[in-house]
Amino acid sequence: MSMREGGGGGGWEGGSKQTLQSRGKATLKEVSLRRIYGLFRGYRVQLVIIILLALGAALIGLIPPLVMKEIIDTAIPQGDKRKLIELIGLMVLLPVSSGLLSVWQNHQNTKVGQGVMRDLRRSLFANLQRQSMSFFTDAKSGEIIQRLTGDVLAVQNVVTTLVVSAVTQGVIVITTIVILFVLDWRLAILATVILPLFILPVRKVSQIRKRLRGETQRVRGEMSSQLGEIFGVSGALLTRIFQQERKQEQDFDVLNQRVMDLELKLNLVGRWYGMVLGVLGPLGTALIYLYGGWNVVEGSMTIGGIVAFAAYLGRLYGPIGTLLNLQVEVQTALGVFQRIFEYEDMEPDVKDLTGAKALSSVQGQVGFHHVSYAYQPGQYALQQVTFTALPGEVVAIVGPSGAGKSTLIGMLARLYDPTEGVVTIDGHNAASVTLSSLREQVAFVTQESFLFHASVRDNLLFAKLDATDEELEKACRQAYIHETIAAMPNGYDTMVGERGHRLSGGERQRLAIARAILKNPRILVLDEATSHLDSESEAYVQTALDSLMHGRTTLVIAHRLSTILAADRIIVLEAGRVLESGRHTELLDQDGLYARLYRTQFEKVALS
Ligand SMILES: Nc1ncnc2c1ncn2[C@@H]1O[C@H](COP(=O)(O)OP(=O)(O)OP(=O)(O)O)[C@@H](O)[C@H]1O
Repeated sequence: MSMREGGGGGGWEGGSKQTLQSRGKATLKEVSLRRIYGLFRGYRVQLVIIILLALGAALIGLIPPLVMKEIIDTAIPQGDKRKLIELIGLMVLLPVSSGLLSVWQNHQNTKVGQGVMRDLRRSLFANLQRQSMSFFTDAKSGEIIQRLTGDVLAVQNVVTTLVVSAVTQGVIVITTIVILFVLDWRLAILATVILPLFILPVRKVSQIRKRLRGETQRVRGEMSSQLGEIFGVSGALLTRIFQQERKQEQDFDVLNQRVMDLELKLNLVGRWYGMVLGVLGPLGTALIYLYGGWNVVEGSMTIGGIVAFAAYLGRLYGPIGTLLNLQVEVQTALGVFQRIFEYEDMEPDVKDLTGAKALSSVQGQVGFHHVSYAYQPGQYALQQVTFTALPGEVVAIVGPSGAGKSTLIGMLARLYDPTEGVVTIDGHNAASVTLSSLREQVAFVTQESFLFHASVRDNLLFAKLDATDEELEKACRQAYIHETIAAMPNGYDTMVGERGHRLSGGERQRLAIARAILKNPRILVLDEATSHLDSESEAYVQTALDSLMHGRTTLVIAHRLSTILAADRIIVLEAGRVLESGRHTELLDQDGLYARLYRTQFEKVALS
């Protein structure tokens, strides 16, 4: 399959038009609450349990101030030691029981949060797997990872802050206010009058914090992108060759410092907010003691009454702050969901049409009929390309750099669909058969063969999961790589480094050829290496390729003289158009672009 073989080589960059369109559509889409609710649908029972537990803990929390009032107003003045001990026992038991409820509730919270996150990661992953290559050439890998991990992580917060806070803090605030009014309505009014003093700073602060948090997320995303590039094998290689370690350190320092500055700011704003609350809280309590104390002196209130009142008041300000923050939290959460849904909704620009049929028992005839392709509207990389390859034929594609060779071969596995025209396999329009059945029939061997950081065996099995050891060995022998693998320290279980950098270029290519042999497709797409392997290695690769091409239709971006000489047809591309086509001798006779290319490129190769 092309995706399996698709490497970091030159030309797999896909188009961006449809990806951008689908992204645009998703951004405009309202984040529907129904959809968010849908994510939690499977967890309704747990959510009800969470809410009940939270309510239980909140209600239990209301009792201690009343117990204090009883101790101060009844048990102590009456000298009732038994009652005193009972009430003290209650004071100890209550926090224990509400603590136990909280532990249970917390566990349920995490379970729901983690469950929703797992579901989201699964569905995002599945949708990313459906995307065509254009999406990956457009997107930064750091951003994809950030959405799959960072954004999804923020969902946990939605369960804890939104669902649980809204319910528990709401209940605490309402019940506390009712109790305050029951205890003493005049004091209750006094307490509510100073509430606006809290509301204003809380709103301001949470807006600033929201902005700072968004900025921090963005900078962190940038940082992970940068790290991924710099410490990827290719990035690391480039850095060392051009000796740009200092520059990269400086670039990294800029982002690193910004993360620090933002976190400091975020923390400082939080501290100021804490300080304001810290000052206002005692201020409220002081006012209550002033007014309440006055009433006690005048005999219209009991001491226990004021103590209980002040204790309730302490329980009021915190939850009100949280509730006020809720609006900002809701907005942040909606933003997070919007980003997640955007990825969930993204439609790949290459996909199965409704009613697409599977391609079965392919002979291997390939046809390009007036195929044009534009990465950007109006900018054609291919124009009106027409040719046919009969089953078993070898078609060589030659042309100067940027002529559209990679774009052309990519169409065969539908890495992108033609903007105009049709690609056919055995006469069937490739765009209207199922992608999986089409890709089943096509294998790619590219210049830069990608290998996963896994064992040689696992890399081979990627082409055919159920291949037996005998099949693997047979394919590797045919690709002239078995002896090399067998001589490795752990044979087929030897780990290859990321992108296969522990293997030589020729070995990597032969492993990729073995993979294509295992896949056993009818159609083969080759991008011959331009880099010069040493002649022994080159000879091995060539023999391996010959054995792979045998009996299959092959489209090859040719760089070797032997390939173009053996080709049944040579397609000469320039600026996206087929300029000439025919066999080697016919084209030489025409004395056009091919003859020029031959003299400058291939003849030289032949002589060297
Ligand atoms: N993802 C992309 N977005 C926009 N334009 C692209 C993209 N990929 C390729 N192109 C453009 O399309 C044209 C054809 O590119 P293509 O990679 O098919 O050429 P090529 O013949 O394979 O070149 P080379 O031999 O240098 O690999 C070039 O002009 C290139 O700049």
